[in-house]
Amino acid sequence: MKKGYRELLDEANAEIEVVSPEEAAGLLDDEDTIFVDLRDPREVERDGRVPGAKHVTRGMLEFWIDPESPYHKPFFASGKSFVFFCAGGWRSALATKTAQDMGLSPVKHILGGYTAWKAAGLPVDPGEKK
Ligand SMILES: O=S(=O)([O-])[S-]
Repeated sequence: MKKGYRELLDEANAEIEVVSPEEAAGLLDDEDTIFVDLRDPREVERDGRVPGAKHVTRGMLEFWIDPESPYHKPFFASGKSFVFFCAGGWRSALATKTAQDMGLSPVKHILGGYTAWKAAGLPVDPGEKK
């Protein structure tokens, strides 16, 4: 590997803002903060969701953020703050770095992701765990 996942994660985490699940939970009712769930649809269905979070597949992220893109989603141009998360904090680290590089600001991600969120007993809309 020219650059492995660990190096990519280290580089991303050195440049982005990381918050604990508890810190992020303090923003849940903040109307100026949008939570962005980057997990795959099957994970969301199975494991549940953070109430009010927008689901964005990582594959479409750049195209939803960029206002020039035909796939742009206006909530990304709302001027609000963004809290990204995935299941464990890896995908969200890379996605947050990409979003930040694109100019989305402010954006941060949740350390340990949805797994840590649930383990901390924070609010969830339950999934259909099979
Ligand atoms: O990307 S991940 O931390 O959810 S495996």
